Amino acid sequence: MAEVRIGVAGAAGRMGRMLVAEVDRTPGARIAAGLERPGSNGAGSDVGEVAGIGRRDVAIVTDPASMFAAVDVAIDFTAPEATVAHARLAAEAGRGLVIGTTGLTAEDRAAIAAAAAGAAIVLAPNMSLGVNLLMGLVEQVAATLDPDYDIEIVEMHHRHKVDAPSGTALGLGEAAARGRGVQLAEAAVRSRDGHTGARERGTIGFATLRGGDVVGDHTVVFAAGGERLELTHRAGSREIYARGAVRAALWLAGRPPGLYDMMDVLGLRQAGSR
Ligand SMILES: NC(=O)C1=CN([C@@H]2O[C@H](COP(=O)(O)OP(=O)(O)OC[C@H]3O[C@@H](n4cnc5c(N)ncnc54)[C@H](OP(=O)(O)O)[C@@H]3O)[C@@H](O)[C@H]2O)C=CC1
Ligand SMILES: O=C(O)C1=N[C@H](C(=O)O)C[C@H](O)C1
Repeated sequence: MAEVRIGVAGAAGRMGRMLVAEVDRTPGARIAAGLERPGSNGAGSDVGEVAGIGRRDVAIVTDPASMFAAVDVAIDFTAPEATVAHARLAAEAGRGLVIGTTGLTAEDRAAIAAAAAGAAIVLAPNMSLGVNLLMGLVEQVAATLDPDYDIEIVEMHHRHKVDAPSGTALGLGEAAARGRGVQLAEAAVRSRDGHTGARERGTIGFATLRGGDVVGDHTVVFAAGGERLELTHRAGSREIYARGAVRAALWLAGRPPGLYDMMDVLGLRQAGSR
């Protein structure tokens, strides 16, 4: 089978550089394009040189349409506004798209879902196997325990992260809410400050920590009178996200249009759950 030609949007970013290196070492995949915005550090440079793996004779372009023209599937870890624009272009070009960008609004997600009518898109706030397994466990525990068990989600990331709570924390909140049979938008308490009053039964709380070079830690706490259950994932390297994203890109090649997630890619979806 021919190699899948993969493009990386945000090729000079923390994840972009990891992704280029991961594509390059993955059998069946070939790095075919990089994208940055005009004026960005990496624009015009060679993707391989920017990723620290040596020259690959593939330039980082600044025109997203030309990236899509050169690839079968693009991987996008950029910023919400760019990601929504790229999803529309993927639909116009009929190319696959793997989206790792977080901090998306409900409107952004709706725009991506609309684009998925014309393109096969994988959208997931966390591409690692461990976190996706954790999501399934959290849903199962939340379905088992009654609302006397208070659910709190704690996350910590590096000092450069711009969105909060993390996309993964919100995804874990969605999993907990699904398990409980409630809507996260109604149950979520995304921050606390000042005289908040006592905790309301059935709510799902979030706490955000930022500092240093922490790659990504997430803990879901189920706390009741007399006991506390804590489920934790700690990322030691961004490689786990890059590996998952490239796996998703290969999985997408040749798939029909639609909106998929990592549960689909990893074969973890339970019948009836989403
Ligand atoms: N789903 C997952 O598994 C993971 C998701 N993420 C998410 O991925 C995103 C990126 O994270 P990270 O790599 O740390 O961030 P960085 O800021 O290091 O990288 C983002 C890159 O995208 C570029 N970019 C921004 N806008 C555009 C545009 N319009 N066209 C092309 N390139 C653009 C940025 O350029 P410039 O600097 O010029 O703005 C930058 O080089 C975040 O939302 C993060 O939460 C991160 C890790 C794992
Ligand atoms: O910005 C990051 O670094 C990460 N972002 C994702 C998120 O918001 O959940 C995934 C991972 O935790 C790293």
